Amino acid sequence: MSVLLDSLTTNQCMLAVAACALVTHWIFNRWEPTDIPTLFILLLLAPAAASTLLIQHHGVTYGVALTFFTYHASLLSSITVYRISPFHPLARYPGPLLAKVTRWYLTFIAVGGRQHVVTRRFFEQYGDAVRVGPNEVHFRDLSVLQTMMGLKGMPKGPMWDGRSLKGGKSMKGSGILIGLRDNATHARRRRPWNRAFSSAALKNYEPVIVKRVSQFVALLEKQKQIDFARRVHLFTFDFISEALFGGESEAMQDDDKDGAVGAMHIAFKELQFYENIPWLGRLARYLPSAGGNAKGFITMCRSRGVERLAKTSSTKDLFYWLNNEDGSEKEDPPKLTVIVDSTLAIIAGSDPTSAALSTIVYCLLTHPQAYARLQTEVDQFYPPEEDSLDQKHHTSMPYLEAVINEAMRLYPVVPSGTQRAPERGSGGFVAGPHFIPEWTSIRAPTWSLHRDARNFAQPDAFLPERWLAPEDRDATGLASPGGAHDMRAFVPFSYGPRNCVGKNLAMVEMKVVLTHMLQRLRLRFEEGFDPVAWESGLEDRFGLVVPRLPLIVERRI
Ligand code: HEM
Repeated sequence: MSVLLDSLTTNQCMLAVAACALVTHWIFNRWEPTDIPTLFILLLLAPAAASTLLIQHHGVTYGVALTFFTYHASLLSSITVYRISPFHPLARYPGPLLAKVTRWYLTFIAVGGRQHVVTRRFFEQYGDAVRVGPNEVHFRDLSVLQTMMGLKGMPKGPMWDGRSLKGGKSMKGSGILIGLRDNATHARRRRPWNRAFSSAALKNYEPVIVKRVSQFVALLEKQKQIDFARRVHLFTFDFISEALFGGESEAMQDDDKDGAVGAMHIAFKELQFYENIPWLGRLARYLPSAGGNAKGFITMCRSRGVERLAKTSSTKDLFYWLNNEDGSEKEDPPKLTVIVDSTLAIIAGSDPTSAALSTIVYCLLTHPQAYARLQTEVDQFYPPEEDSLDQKHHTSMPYLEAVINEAMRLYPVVPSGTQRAPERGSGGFVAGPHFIPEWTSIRAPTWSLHRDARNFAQPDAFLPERWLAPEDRDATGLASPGGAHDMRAFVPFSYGPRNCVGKNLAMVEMKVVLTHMLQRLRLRFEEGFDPVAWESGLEDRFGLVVPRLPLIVERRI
Protein backbone atom coordinates (compact mmCIF):
# COMPACT_ATOMS: atom_id res chain seq x y z
CA MET A 1 0.00 0.00 0.00
CA SER A 2 2.69 2.45 1.04
CA VAL A 3 4.66 1.53 -2.15
CA LEU A 4 1.56 2.36 -4.16
CA LEU A 5 1.16 5.68 -2.37
CA ASP A 6 4.86 6.47 -2.86
CA SER A 7 4.48 5.93 -6.59
CA LEU A 8 1.75 8.61 -6.93
CA THR A 9 2.78 12.00 -8.29
CA THR A 10 1.64 15.25 -6.64
CA ASN A 11 -0.97 15.74 -9.35
CA GLN A 12 -2.31 12.24 -8.87
CA CYS A 13 -2.51 12.82 -5.10
CA MET A 14 -4.42 16.06 -5.68
CA LEU A 15 -6.80 14.24 -8.01
CA ALA A 16 -7.39 11.63 -5.32
CA VAL A 17 -8.13 14.38 -2.76
CA ALA A 18 -10.55 15.99 -5.24
CA ALA A 19 -12.23 12.61 -5.74
CA CYS A 20 -12.72 12.37 -1.94
CA ALA A 21 -14.36 15.81 -2.08
CA LEU A 22 -16.73 14.60 -4.81
CA VAL A 23 -17.74 11.66 -2.62
CA THR A 24 -18.43 14.15 0.19
CA HIS A 25 -20.57 16.19 -2.16
CA TRP A 26 -22.49 13.06 -3.07
CA ILE A 27 -23.06 12.37 0.65
CA PHE A 28 -24.29 15.95 1.19
CA ASN A 29 -26.60 15.62 -1.77
CA ARG A 30 -28.01 12.31 -0.72
CA TRP A 31 -28.50 12.86 3.02
CA GLU A 32 -28.08 16.61 3.64
CA PRO A 33 -26.30 16.02 6.97
CA THR A 34 -26.39 19.04 9.27
CA ASP A 35 -25.45 17.50 12.60
CA ILE A 36 -22.18 18.70 14.02
CA PRO A 37 -20.38 15.30 14.35
CA THR A 38 -21.06 14.43 10.69
CA LEU A 39 -20.02 17.89 9.52
CA PHE A 40 -16.87 17.55 11.59
CA ILE A 41 -16.07 14.22 9.94
CA LEU A 42 -16.82 15.36 6.40
CA LEU A 43 -15.28 18.80 6.52
CA LEU A 44 -12.31 18.29 8.83
CA LEU A 45 -11.52 14.65 9.47
CA ALA A 46 -11.83 13.50 5.86
CA PRO A 47 -9.37 16.06 4.44
CA ALA A 48 -7.10 15.53 7.47
CA ALA A 49 -6.96 11.81 6.64
CA ALA A 50 -6.46 12.50 2.92
CA SER A 51 -3.54 14.81 3.70
CA THR A 52 -1.31 11.74 4.30
CA LEU A 53 -1.10 11.54 0.49
CA LEU A 54 0.44 14.96 0.06
CA ILE A 55 2.46 15.03 3.29
CA GLN A 56 4.86 12.49 1.82
CA HIS A 57 5.62 14.86 -1.07
CA HIS A 58 5.54 18.21 0.68
CA GLY A 59 5.99 17.74 4.42
CA VAL A 60 3.35 18.28 7.10
CA THR A 61 2.58 22.00 6.90
CA TYR A 62 2.44 22.44 3.16
CA GLY A 63 0.96 18.95 2.60
CA VAL A 64 -1.94 19.58 5.01
CA ALA A 65 -2.55 23.09 3.66
CA LEU A 66 -2.56 21.89 0.04
CA THR A 67 -4.91 19.02 0.87
CA PHE A 68 -7.39 21.22 2.70
CA PHE A 69 -7.30 23.75 -0.11
CA THR A 70 -7.75 21.10 -2.83
CA TYR A 71 -10.46 19.29 -0.90
CA HIS A 72 -12.58 22.36 -0.07
CA ALA A 73 -12.03 24.07 -3.44
CA SER A 74 -13.16 20.86 -5.21
CA LEU A 75 -16.12 20.48 -2.89
CA LEU A 76 -17.22 24.09 -3.36
CA SER A 77 -16.74 23.96 -7.15
CA SER A 78 -18.65 20.72 -7.43
CA ILE A 79 -21.51 22.05 -5.29
CA THR A 80 -21.65 25.32 -7.25
CA VAL A 81 -21.64 23.66 -10.66
CA TYR A 82 -24.30 21.16 -9.61
CA ARG A 83 -26.57 23.83 -8.11
CA ILE A 84 -26.66 25.88 -11.29
CA SER A 85 -26.64 22.89 -13.63
CA PRO A 86 -29.71 21.60 -15.51
CA PHE A 87 -29.39 18.39 -13.45
CA HIS A 88 -30.43 20.03 -10.20
CA PRO A 89 -34.03 19.06 -9.30
CA LEU A 90 -34.96 22.76 -8.97
CA ALA A 91 -33.27 23.79 -12.23
CA ARG A 92 -36.59 24.69 -13.86
CA TYR A 93 -37.30 27.48 -11.37
CA PRO A 94 -35.95 30.93 -12.23
CA GLY A 95 -34.30 33.10 -9.62
CA PRO A 96 -31.18 35.16 -8.93
CA LEU A 97 -28.04 33.21 -9.86
CA LEU A 98 -26.37 33.80 -6.51
CA ALA A 99 -29.47 32.54 -4.69
CA LYS A 100 -29.18 29.25 -6.57
CA VAL A 101 -25.54 28.92 -5.57
CA THR A 102 -25.67 29.74 -1.90
CA ARG A 103 -28.09 29.99 0.98
CA TRP A 104 -26.13 33.00 2.24
CA TYR A 105 -27.76 35.14 -0.44
CA LEU A 106 -31.24 34.88 1.10
CA THR A 107 -29.73 35.01 4.58
CA PHE A 108 -28.12 38.33 3.75
CA ILE A 109 -31.48 39.69 2.56
CA ALA A 110 -33.28 38.28 5.60
CA VAL A 111 -30.92 39.75 8.18
CA GLY A 112 -31.44 43.12 6.51
CA GLY A 113 -35.09 42.80 7.59
CA ARG A 114 -36.48 43.37 4.07
CA GLN A 115 -37.18 39.83 2.90
CA HIS A 116 -40.91 40.56 2.47
CA VAL A 117 -40.25 43.44 0.06
CA VAL A 118 -37.42 41.75 -1.84
CA THR A 119 -39.41 38.54 -2.32
CA ARG A 120 -42.29 40.52 -3.78
CA ARG A 121 -39.87 42.14 -6.20
CA PHE A 122 -38.56 38.69 -7.16
CA PHE A 123 -42.08 37.54 -8.03
CA GLU A 124 -42.54 40.59 -10.24
CA GLN A 125 -39.24 39.87 -11.96
CA TYR A 126 -39.25 36.08 -12.25
CA GLY A 127 -42.92 35.02 -12.06
CA ASP A 128 -44.98 33.13 -9.48
CA ALA A 129 -42.33 30.53 -8.59
CA VAL A 130 -38.87 31.78 -7.64
CA ARG A 131 -35.86 29.80 -6.52
CA VAL A 132 -34.56 31.85 -3.62
CA GLY A 133 -31.97 29.38 -2.38
CA PRO A 134 -30.17 26.26 -3.57
CA ASN A 135 -32.99 24.18 -2.06
CA GLU A 136 -35.77 26.69 -1.52
CA VAL A 137 -38.56 27.92 -3.76
CA HIS A 138 -41.13 30.61 -2.96
CA PHE A 139 -44.54 30.52 -4.60
CA ARG A 140 -47.11 33.22 -5.19
CA ASP A 141 -49.75 30.67 -6.01
CA LEU A 142 -52.96 29.90 -4.12
CA SER A 143 -53.09 26.27 -5.17
CA VAL A 144 -49.61 25.75 -3.71
CA LEU A 145 -50.59 27.58 -0.52
CA GLN A 146 -53.63 25.42 0.00
CA THR A 147 -51.99 22.09 -0.70
CA MET A 148 -48.82 22.79 1.27
CA MET A 149 -50.67 24.16 4.32
CA GLY A 150 -53.90 22.16 4.08
CA LEU A 151 -55.13 19.10 5.93
CA LYS A 152 -52.81 16.66 4.19
CA GLY A 153 -50.15 19.32 3.80
CA MET A 154 -46.44 19.35 4.34
CA PRO A 155 -44.73 19.45 7.73
CA LYS A 156 -42.97 22.58 8.91
CA GLY A 157 -39.59 23.24 7.31
CA PRO A 158 -35.97 23.20 8.54
CA MET A 159 -36.09 26.89 9.53
CA TRP A 160 -37.44 25.63 12.84
CA ASP A 161 -34.32 23.58 13.49
CA GLY A 162 -32.37 26.83 13.37
CA ARG A 163 -34.89 28.93 15.30
CA SER A 164 -35.05 26.41 18.13
CA LEU A 165 -31.22 26.56 18.41
CA LYS A 166 -31.52 22.83 18.88
CA GLY A 167 -31.54 21.33 15.45
CA GLY A 168 -32.98 17.86 15.43
CA LYS A 169 -35.02 18.38 18.62
CA SER A 170 -37.89 19.79 16.60
CA MET A 171 -37.94 16.62 14.51
CA LYS A 172 -38.10 14.44 17.58
CA GLY A 173 -40.96 16.28 19.21
CA SER A 174 -39.48 18.00 22.23
CA GLY A 175 -39.30 21.48 20.69
CA ILE A 176 -41.97 24.18 20.79
CA LEU A 177 -45.31 23.46 19.12
CA ILE A 178 -44.77 25.89 16.26
CA GLY A 179 -41.46 24.24 15.38
CA LEU A 180 -42.58 20.59 15.44
CA ARG A 181 -41.70 19.15 12.08
CA ASP A 182 -43.55 15.89 12.31
CA ASN A 183 -47.23 16.27 11.41
CA ALA A 184 -48.47 13.50 13.72
CA THR A 185 -46.48 14.82 16.69
CA HIS A 186 -47.68 18.32 15.95
CA ALA A 187 -51.33 17.22 15.77
CA ARG A 188 -51.01 15.44 19.13
CA ARG A 189 -49.34 18.40 20.81
CA ARG A 190 -51.86 20.81 19.28
CA ARG A 191 -54.85 19.15 21.05
CA PRO A 192 -54.48 20.94 24.42
CA TRP A 193 -53.86 24.21 22.60
CA ASN A 194 -57.13 23.77 20.69
CA ARG A 195 -58.95 23.19 23.99
CA ALA A 196 -57.29 26.29 25.46
CA PHE A 197 -58.72 28.40 22.64
CA SER A 198 -62.19 26.82 22.32
CA SER A 199 -65.15 29.24 22.53
CA ALA A 200 -65.84 28.09 26.10
CA ALA A 201 -62.22 28.53 27.20
CA LEU A 202 -62.01 31.99 25.61
CA LYS A 203 -64.62 33.16 28.14
CA ASN A 204 -62.06 32.54 30.90
CA TYR A 205 -59.72 35.13 29.44
CA GLU A 206 -62.39 37.85 29.22
CA PRO A 207 -61.82 39.24 32.73
CA VAL A 208 -58.11 39.51 31.93
CA ILE A 209 -58.86 41.34 28.68
CA VAL A 210 -61.12 43.80 30.50
CA LYS A 211 -58.61 44.41 33.28
CA ARG A 212 -55.61 44.83 31.02
CA VAL A 213 -57.26 46.90 28.28
CA SER A 214 -58.64 49.35 30.81
CA GLN A 215 -55.22 49.58 32.46
CA PHE A 216 -53.60 50.17 29.06
CA VAL A 217 -55.98 52.93 28.01
CA ALA A 218 -55.85 54.57 31.46
CA LEU A 219 -52.04 54.72 31.18
CA LEU A 220 -52.28 56.22 27.69
CA GLU A 221 -54.65 58.88 29.01
CA LYS A 222 -52.06 59.88 31.59
CA GLN A 223 -49.06 59.84 29.32
CA LYS A 224 -50.26 62.06 26.45
CA GLN A 225 -47.10 61.62 24.34
CA ILE A 226 -46.25 58.02 23.66
CA ASP A 227 -44.46 55.51 21.49
CA PHE A 228 -47.58 53.52 20.72
CA ALA A 229 -45.65 50.55 19.29
CA ARG A 230 -43.81 50.07 22.57
CA ARG A 231 -46.74 50.78 24.88
CA VAL A 232 -48.99 48.34 23.07
CA HIS A 233 -46.31 45.65 23.16
CA LEU A 234 -46.05 46.05 26.94
CA PHE A 235 -49.84 45.73 27.08
CA THR A 236 -50.02 42.52 25.00
CA PHE A 237 -47.15 41.10 27.05
CA ASP A 238 -48.93 41.75 30.36
CA PHE A 239 -52.18 40.46 28.96
CA ILE A 240 -50.83 37.16 27.66
CA SER A 241 -48.64 36.65 30.74
CA GLU A 242 -51.70 36.92 32.97
CA ALA A 243 -53.91 34.85 30.63
CA LEU A 244 -51.14 32.25 30.51
CA PHE A 245 -49.93 32.03 34.08
CA GLY A 246 -52.92 33.46 35.92
CA GLY A 247 -50.53 35.64 37.85
CA GLU A 248 -49.24 39.15 37.67
CA SER A 249 -47.02 40.79 35.12
CA GLU A 250 -46.40 44.51 35.34
CA ALA A 251 -44.45 45.49 32.23
CA MET A 252 -46.91 48.34 31.49
CA GLN A 253 -46.75 49.63 35.02
CA ASP A 254 -43.01 49.36 35.57
CA ASP A 255 -42.08 50.22 31.97
CA ASP A 256 -40.46 46.85 31.22
CA LYS A 257 -38.09 47.17 34.16
CA ASP A 258 -36.48 43.74 33.63
CA GLY A 259 -36.15 44.33 29.85
CA ALA A 260 -38.14 41.23 28.93
CA VAL A 261 -40.21 42.85 26.21
CA GLY A 262 -37.29 44.78 24.75
CA ALA A 263 -35.23 41.58 24.63
CA MET A 264 -37.82 39.88 22.44
CA HIS A 265 -36.98 41.82 19.29
CA ILE A 266 -33.25 41.49 19.78
CA ALA A 267 -33.80 37.76 20.12
CA PHE A 268 -35.86 37.78 16.91
CA LYS A 269 -32.90 39.17 14.97
CA GLU A 270 -30.59 36.46 16.19
CA LEU A 271 -33.08 33.68 15.60
CA GLN A 272 -33.73 34.92 12.10
CA PHE A 273 -30.10 34.42 11.22
CA TYR A 274 -30.15 30.86 12.56
CA GLU A 275 -33.46 30.09 10.85
CA ASN A 276 -31.70 30.68 7.55
CA ILE A 277 -28.63 28.64 8.37
CA PRO A 278 -30.11 25.91 10.60
CA TRP A 279 -26.87 24.00 11.13
CA LEU A 280 -25.31 27.12 12.62
CA GLY A 281 -28.26 27.28 15.01
CA ARG A 282 -27.28 23.84 16.17
CA LEU A 283 -23.69 24.94 16.61
CA ALA A 284 -24.80 28.09 18.48
CA ARG A 285 -26.31 25.85 21.09
CA TYR A 286 -22.81 24.81 22.15
CA LEU A 287 -21.22 28.26 21.95
CA PRO A 288 -22.05 30.27 25.07
CA SER A 289 -21.63 33.65 23.38
CA ALA A 290 -23.71 32.84 20.26
CA GLY A 291 -27.39 33.76 20.27
CA GLY A 292 -26.93 35.20 23.77
CA ASN A 293 -29.98 37.47 23.72
CA ALA A 294 -32.24 34.76 22.37
CA LYS A 295 -31.00 32.28 24.97
CA GLY A 296 -31.39 34.84 27.76
CA PHE A 297 -34.91 35.67 26.68
CA ILE A 298 -35.90 32.01 26.41
CA THR A 299 -34.43 31.31 29.86
CA MET A 300 -36.40 34.21 31.33
CA CYS A 301 -39.66 32.93 29.80
CA ARG A 302 -38.94 29.42 30.98
CA SER A 303 -38.35 30.55 34.54
CA ARG A 304 -41.92 31.91 34.56
CA GLY A 305 -43.16 28.52 33.39
CA VAL A 306 -41.20 26.79 36.14
CA GLU A 307 -42.72 29.12 38.76
CA ARG A 308 -46.24 28.45 37.48
CA LEU A 309 -45.59 24.70 37.46
CA ALA A 310 -45.02 24.83 41.19
CA LYS A 311 -48.52 26.27 41.76
CA THR A 312 -52.02 25.32 40.78
CA SER A 313 -53.98 28.22 39.45
CA SER A 314 -57.35 29.28 40.79
CA THR A 315 -58.38 30.23 37.25
CA LYS A 316 -58.41 28.24 34.02
CA ASP A 317 -55.41 30.00 32.58
CA LEU A 318 -53.73 28.84 29.38
CA PHE A 319 -51.19 26.87 31.40
CA TYR A 320 -54.08 24.89 32.92
CA TRP A 321 -54.82 23.40 29.51
CA LEU A 322 -51.22 22.96 28.40
CA ASN A 323 -50.39 21.18 31.65
CA ASN A 324 -53.39 18.84 31.28
CA GLU A 325 -54.86 20.11 34.55
CA ASP A 326 -58.28 19.43 32.98
CA GLY A 327 -57.25 15.75 32.67
CA SER A 328 -58.35 15.43 29.03
CA GLU A 329 -55.22 13.56 27.98
CA LYS A 330 -54.52 10.10 29.35
CA GLU A 331 -50.95 11.00 30.08
CA ASP A 332 -49.64 14.27 31.42
CA PRO A 333 -47.17 15.95 29.05
CA PRO A 334 -43.51 16.11 30.13
CA LYS A 335 -42.90 19.20 32.26
CA LEU A 336 -40.32 20.47 29.79
CA THR A 337 -42.91 20.39 27.01
CA VAL A 338 -45.29 22.53 29.06
CA ILE A 339 -42.53 24.97 29.87
CA VAL A 340 -41.28 25.37 26.31
CA ASP A 341 -44.83 25.78 25.05
CA SER A 342 -45.53 28.48 27.59
CA THR A 343 -42.48 30.29 26.23
CA LEU A 344 -44.13 30.07 22.82
CA ALA A 345 -47.37 31.42 24.25
CA ILE A 346 -45.60 34.48 25.65
CA ILE A 347 -43.99 35.30 22.30
CA ALA A 348 -46.78 34.27 19.91
CA GLY A 349 -49.43 35.69 22.22
CA SER A 350 -47.86 39.13 22.58
CA ASP A 351 -45.70 40.17 19.65
CA PRO A 352 -48.01 39.62 16.62
CA THR A 353 -51.03 41.22 18.28
CA SER A 354 -49.04 44.29 19.26
CA ALA A 355 -47.57 44.61 15.76
CA ALA A 356 -51.06 44.27 14.26
CA LEU A 357 -52.47 46.94 16.60
CA SER A 358 -49.64 49.31 15.69
CA THR A 359 -50.25 48.88 11.97
CA ILE A 360 -54.01 49.34 12.47
CA VAL A 361 -53.47 52.63 14.32
CA TYR A 362 -50.93 53.70 11.69
CA CYS A 363 -53.42 52.97 8.88
CA LEU A 364 -56.19 54.90 10.64
CA LEU A 365 -54.01 57.94 11.23
CA THR A 366 -52.75 57.99 7.67
CA HIS A 367 -56.36 57.65 6.39
CA PRO A 368 -58.43 60.26 8.25
CA GLN A 369 -61.66 59.36 6.43
CA ALA A 370 -61.39 55.74 7.53
CA TYR A 371 -60.58 56.92 11.07
CA ALA A 372 -63.66 59.14 11.01
CA ARG A 373 -65.87 56.32 9.77
CA LEU A 374 -64.63 53.94 12.43
CA GLN A 375 -65.03 56.65 15.08
CA THR A 376 -68.65 57.10 13.97
CA GLU A 377 -69.26 53.37 14.27
CA VAL A 378 -67.65 53.24 17.73
CA ASP A 379 -69.66 56.28 18.90
CA GLN A 380 -72.86 54.72 17.62
CA PHE A 381 -72.41 51.52 19.62
CA TYR A 382 -70.34 52.81 22.49
CA PRO A 383 -71.52 56.28 23.44
CA PRO A 384 -69.83 57.62 26.62
CA GLU A 385 -72.28 55.89 28.95
CA GLU A 386 -71.83 52.46 27.29
CA ASP A 387 -69.18 50.01 28.56
CA SER A 388 -66.69 49.79 25.69
CA LEU A 389 -64.90 46.87 27.33
CA ASP A 390 -67.97 44.76 26.73
CA GLN A 391 -67.82 42.85 23.45
CA LYS A 392 -71.57 42.65 22.96
CA HIS A 393 -71.73 45.05 19.97
CA HIS A 394 -68.73 43.74 18.09
CA THR A 395 -70.78 41.53 15.78
CA SER A 396 -72.77 44.59 14.68
CA MET A 397 -69.64 46.59 13.81
CA PRO A 398 -68.60 45.59 10.27
CA TYR A 399 -66.27 48.55 9.82
CA LEU A 400 -64.26 47.61 12.89
CA GLU A 401 -63.57 44.18 11.45
CA ALA A 402 -62.97 45.68 7.99
CA VAL A 403 -60.28 48.00 9.37
CA ILE A 404 -58.55 45.15 11.20
CA ASN A 405 -58.65 42.88 8.15
CA GLU A 406 -57.43 45.56 5.80
CA ALA A 407 -54.48 46.51 8.02
CA MET A 408 -53.54 42.84 8.42
CA ARG A 409 -53.82 42.40 4.65
CA LEU A 410 -51.45 45.28 3.98
CA TYR A 411 -49.11 44.53 6.88
CA PRO A 412 -49.32 40.83 7.72
CA VAL A 413 -47.43 40.34 10.95
CA VAL A 414 -45.71 37.17 9.72
CA PRO A 415 -44.84 38.72 6.36
CA SER A 416 -42.95 35.85 4.79
CA GLY A 417 -45.26 33.13 6.08
CA THR A 418 -43.82 29.93 7.44
CA GLN A 419 -41.72 27.38 5.69
CA ARG A 420 -42.87 23.88 4.84
CA ALA A 421 -40.87 20.90 3.51
CA PRO A 422 -41.77 17.36 2.37
CA GLU A 423 -41.60 14.70 5.03
CA ARG A 424 -38.25 12.94 5.25
CA GLY A 425 -38.29 9.70 3.30
CA SER A 426 -41.46 10.67 1.44
CA GLY A 427 -39.61 11.23 -1.82
CA GLY A 428 -41.41 14.53 -2.38
CA PHE A 429 -44.78 16.25 -2.33
CA VAL A 430 -47.18 17.53 -4.95
CA ALA A 431 -48.15 21.14 -4.15
CA GLY A 432 -50.63 22.53 -6.67
CA PRO A 433 -49.12 21.94 -10.10
CA HIS A 434 -45.58 21.56 -8.70
CA PHE A 435 -43.66 18.48 -7.61
CA ILE A 436 -41.55 19.43 -4.61
CA PRO A 437 -38.56 17.10 -4.26
CA GLU A 438 -37.44 15.95 -0.85
CA TRP A 439 -34.90 18.28 0.81
CA THR A 440 -36.65 21.26 -0.73
CA SER A 441 -38.23 23.98 1.40
CA ILE A 442 -41.06 26.12 0.18
CA ARG A 443 -43.04 29.15 1.30
CA ALA A 444 -46.00 31.14 0.02
CA PRO A 445 -45.07 34.57 1.41
CA THR A 446 -48.11 36.27 2.89
CA TRP A 447 -46.98 39.82 2.08
CA SER A 448 -46.78 38.97 -1.65
CA LEU A 449 -50.10 37.07 -1.71
CA HIS A 450 -51.87 39.93 0.06
CA ARG A 451 -50.42 42.51 -2.33
CA ASP A 452 -51.09 40.66 -5.57
CA ALA A 453 -53.60 42.57 -7.74
CA ARG A 454 -55.06 39.24 -8.91
CA ASN A 455 -56.13 38.61 -5.31
CA PHE A 456 -57.00 42.12 -4.14
CA ALA A 457 -57.76 45.07 -6.40
CA GLN A 458 -55.57 48.14 -5.77
CA PRO A 459 -53.40 45.95 -3.58
CA ASP A 460 -51.23 48.68 -2.08
CA ALA A 461 -54.14 50.91 -1.04
CA PHE A 462 -55.73 50.88 2.43
CA LEU A 463 -59.41 50.41 1.58
CA PRO A 464 -61.37 48.86 4.46
CA GLU A 465 -64.51 49.23 2.33
CA ARG A 466 -63.44 46.22 0.29
CA TRP A 467 -64.36 44.02 3.28
CA LEU A 468 -67.90 45.36 3.58
CA ALA A 469 -71.08 44.04 2.04
CA PRO A 470 -71.76 45.97 -1.20
CA GLU A 471 -74.70 47.88 0.33
CA ASP A 472 -72.47 49.23 3.14
CA ARG A 473 -69.51 50.17 0.98
CA ASP A 474 -70.40 53.62 -0.21
CA ALA A 475 -72.20 54.76 2.92
CA THR A 476 -69.69 57.55 3.46
CA GLY A 477 -68.81 58.03 -0.19
CA LEU A 478 -65.36 56.51 0.31
CA ALA A 479 -63.79 54.74 -2.62
CA SER A 480 -64.59 51.08 -2.86
CA PRO A 481 -62.24 49.18 -5.10
CA GLY A 482 -64.53 46.61 -6.70
CA GLY A 483 -62.62 44.00 -8.69
CA ALA A 484 -60.59 41.19 -7.20
CA HIS A 485 -61.23 40.12 -3.63
CA ASP A 486 -60.09 36.56 -3.20
CA MET A 487 -60.58 35.41 0.39
CA ARG A 488 -58.44 32.32 -0.22
CA ALA A 489 -55.45 34.65 -0.41
CA PHE A 490 -56.14 36.31 2.95
CA VAL A 491 -53.99 34.36 5.38
CA PRO A 492 -52.64 36.66 8.13
CA PHE A 493 -53.13 33.81 10.60
CA SER A 494 -51.75 31.27 8.13
CA TYR A 495 -53.87 28.40 6.88
CA GLY A 496 -54.78 24.80 7.69
CA PRO A 497 -54.33 22.62 10.78
CA ARG A 498 -51.00 24.20 11.71
CA ASN A 499 -52.31 27.77 11.51
CA CYS A 500 -52.48 30.28 14.37
CA VAL A 501 -54.28 28.70 17.28
CA GLY A 502 -54.72 32.07 19.02
CA LYS A 503 -56.61 33.70 16.13
CA ASN A 504 -59.96 34.12 17.91
CA LEU A 505 -58.37 35.44 21.07
CA ALA A 506 -56.33 37.93 19.05
CA MET A 507 -59.41 39.20 17.21
CA VAL A 508 -61.34 39.75 20.45
CA GLU A 509 -58.37 41.43 22.10
CA MET A 510 -57.80 43.80 19.16
CA LYS A 511 -61.47 44.74 18.95
CA VAL A 512 -61.72 45.53 22.66
CA VAL A 513 -58.55 47.63 22.52
CA LEU A 514 -59.78 49.59 19.51
CA THR A 515 -63.32 50.23 20.76
CA HIS A 516 -62.16 51.23 24.24
CA MET A 517 -59.36 53.39 22.93
CA LEU A 518 -61.50 55.15 20.33
CA GLN A 519 -64.31 55.74 22.78
CA ARG A 520 -62.00 57.47 25.24
CA LEU A 521 -59.10 58.88 23.27
CA ARG A 522 -58.26 61.03 20.28
CA LEU A 523 -55.00 60.00 18.61
CA ARG A 524 -52.72 61.87 16.23
CA PHE A 525 -49.15 61.61 15.02
CA GLU A 526 -46.50 63.63 16.76
CA GLU A 527 -45.43 66.73 14.76
CA GLY A 528 -42.94 65.79 12.01
CA PHE A 529 -43.88 62.12 11.84
CA ASP A 530 -42.80 60.68 8.48
CA PRO A 531 -45.05 57.84 7.25
CA VAL A 532 -42.71 56.92 4.38
CA ALA A 533 -39.78 56.47 6.76
CA TRP A 534 -42.03 54.50 9.13
CA GLU A 535 -43.06 52.07 6.42
CA SER A 536 -39.52 51.54 5.26
CA GLY A 537 -38.55 50.93 8.89
CA LEU A 538 -40.82 47.87 9.10
CA GLU A 539 -38.65 44.79 9.53
CA ASP A 540 -39.48 41.23 8.61
CA ARG A 541 -37.90 39.23 11.43
CA PHE A 542 -40.27 36.29 10.93
CA GLY A 543 -42.58 38.48 12.98
CA LEU A 544 -43.07 42.03 11.74
CA VAL A 545 -41.07 44.42 13.90
CA VAL A 546 -42.59 47.89 13.80
CA PRO A 547 -40.59 51.07 14.39
CA ARG A 548 -41.44 53.73 17.00
CA LEU A 549 -44.92 55.10 16.48
CA PRO A 550 -44.91 58.48 18.21
CA LEU A 551 -48.43 59.66 19.01
CA ILE A 552 -50.15 62.48 20.86
CA VAL A 553 -53.06 61.25 22.94
CA GLU A 554 -55.97 63.42 24.11
CA ARG A 555 -58.98 62.46 26.18
CA ARG A 556 -62.35 62.51 24.43
CA ILE A 557 -64.53 61.78 27.42
C1 HEM B 1 -52.92 39.47 15.28
C2 HEM B 1 -52.47 38.49 16.02
C3 HEM B 1 -51.84 37.22 15.50
C4 HEM B 1 -51.44 36.88 14.24
C5 HEM B 1 -51.59 37.69 12.96
C6 HEM B 1 -50.87 35.55 14.32
C7 HEM B 1 -50.34 34.86 13.24
C8 HEM B 1 -49.76 33.61 13.33
C9 HEM B 1 -49.13 32.92 12.25
C10 HEM B 1 -49.00 33.45 10.83
C11 HEM B 1 -48.68 31.73 12.71
C12 HEM B 1 -47.87 30.69 11.95
C13 HEM B 1 -48.67 29.49 11.60
C14 HEM B 1 -47.93 28.55 10.69
O1 HEM B 1 -46.83 28.07 11.01
O2 HEM B 1 -48.44 28.29 9.60
C15 HEM B 1 -49.05 31.65 14.10
C16 HEM B 1 -48.81 30.57 14.91
C17 HEM B 1 -49.17 30.52 16.24
N1 HEM B 1 -49.80 31.48 16.97
FE1 HEM B 1 -50.48 33.25 16.28
N2 HEM B 1 -50.93 35.13 15.62
C18 HEM B 1 -51.54 36.10 16.37
C19 HEM B 1 -51.82 36.06 17.71
C20 HEM B 1 -51.66 34.95 18.53
C21 HEM B 1 -52.09 34.86 19.91
C22 HEM B 1 -52.83 35.94 20.71
C23 HEM B 1 -51.71 33.65 20.36
C24 HEM B 1 -51.95 33.15 21.76
C25 HEM B 1 -51.10 32.48 22.46
C26 HEM B 1 -51.05 32.95 19.26
C27 HEM B 1 -50.51 31.69 19.31
C28 HEM B 1 -49.94 31.03 18.26
C29 HEM B 1 -49.39 29.69 18.36
C30 HEM B 1 -49.34 28.83 19.60
C31 HEM B 1 -48.92 29.36 17.09
C32 HEM B 1 -48.30 28.05 16.66
C33 HEM B 1 -49.40 27.17 16.09
C34 HEM B 1 -48.97 25.82 15.63
O3 HEM B 1 -47.84 25.64 15.19
O4 HEM B 1 -49.80 24.90 15.70
N3 HEM B 1 -51.05 33.78 18.17
N4 HEM B 1 -49.69 32.82 14.46
